[in-house]
Amino acid sequence: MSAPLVVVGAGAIGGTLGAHVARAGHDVLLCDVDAEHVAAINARGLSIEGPVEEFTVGVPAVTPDGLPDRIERAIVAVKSHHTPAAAELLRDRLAPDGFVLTVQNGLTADVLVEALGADRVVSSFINVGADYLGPGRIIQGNVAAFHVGELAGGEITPRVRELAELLPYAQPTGNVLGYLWGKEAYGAMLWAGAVSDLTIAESLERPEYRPLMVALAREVLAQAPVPVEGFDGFDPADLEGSLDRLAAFNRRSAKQYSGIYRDLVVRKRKTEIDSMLRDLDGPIFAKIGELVHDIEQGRRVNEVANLDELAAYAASL
Ligand SMILES: NC(=O)C1=CN([C@@H]2O[C@H](COP(=O)(O)OP(=O)(O)OC[C@H]3O[C@@H](n4cnc5c(N)ncnc54)[C@H](OP(=O)(O)O)[C@@H]3O)[C@@H](O)[C@H]2O)C=CC1
Ligand SMILES: CC(C)(CO)C(=O)C(=O)O
Repeated sequence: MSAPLVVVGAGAIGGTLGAHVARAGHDVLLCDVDAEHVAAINARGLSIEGPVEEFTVGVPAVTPDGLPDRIERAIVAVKSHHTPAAAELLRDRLAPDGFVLTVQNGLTADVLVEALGADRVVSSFINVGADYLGPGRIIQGNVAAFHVGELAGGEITPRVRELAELLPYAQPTGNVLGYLWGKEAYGAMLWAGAVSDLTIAESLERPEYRPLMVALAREVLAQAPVPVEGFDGFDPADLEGSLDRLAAFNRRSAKQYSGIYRDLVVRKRKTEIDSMLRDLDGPIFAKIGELVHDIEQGRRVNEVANLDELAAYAASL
């Protein structure tokens, strides 16, 4: 690869991927709006911490004004409400035959497709449980599924094969949307738990929340337009069993709380709930949206009572 792989959004997931690719000897350029994070990376390197492996790698980082005029390959790893801004940065810089890989949760690739063109967007599903710890420091929670594929599905194209070779843990897939819908169902369950103060594992394994979690996953899966894929203990055909397996999986991860919980409680900032509400229908999911908005706007705090309310609501349907 001649030009650097540009990572737009060098936080938890973009930083993890960028660090691994740079350590393997490839040319990487990290880009982030957080000037303190960028300065720390340039001064001391980017550190990956946690149980998987710990290393620090020297990798150049810039704020958006330092991006080169021409980009051939980029990873988009910003929160979904920042996708329009990331697309704007890439629109005039992406080479005509260049492309971006989104590693975002959810179904937000259409924002990139609209800005950059359908043939310039590749998608993926990733579940490595990363978290931003502070300037220049990221924790990688586990080694888990990472599937890269064309949005249209089907054939494994040369660029998908190239990305799967370049990126840590990545496998090519002809059904990336099937994985993303699986993650939507899993994610919805995590987000249900995030309105409480329980860890991911606790909210998934408590017997009193099992009917809620199964009903919620069913609500999401019923909307999937493609066959849904399983991963890391999640099996769309066995939701009850999935709860035990996913709880065990999350107990082993260094990331004990979901991204939405971390945004609500630790980082006290906007969550991705609105993009998810754009993509997902259904009464239980809509109720999660209400609860998350209440917490974002200070009308509630994260506590088990919210999860009890959600479970009672699901039982009343
Ligand atoms: N963390 C994880 O384990 C996983 C995350 N994902 C998904 O990946 C996406 C990113 O999540 P995550 O890495 O956790 O989030 P982070 O907030 O840790 O990282 C995103 C980074 O992008 C920066 N940023 C925001 N706007 C721009 C912009 N216009 N240009 C460049 N950088 C920008 C943010 O800065 P600032 O903080 O100042 O806004 C932040 O540093 C989300 O869609 C998430 O759902 C998917 C799978 C796993
Ligand atoms: C499931 C998990 C923890 C890691 O993939 C995630 O995506 C999140 O932060 O919500």
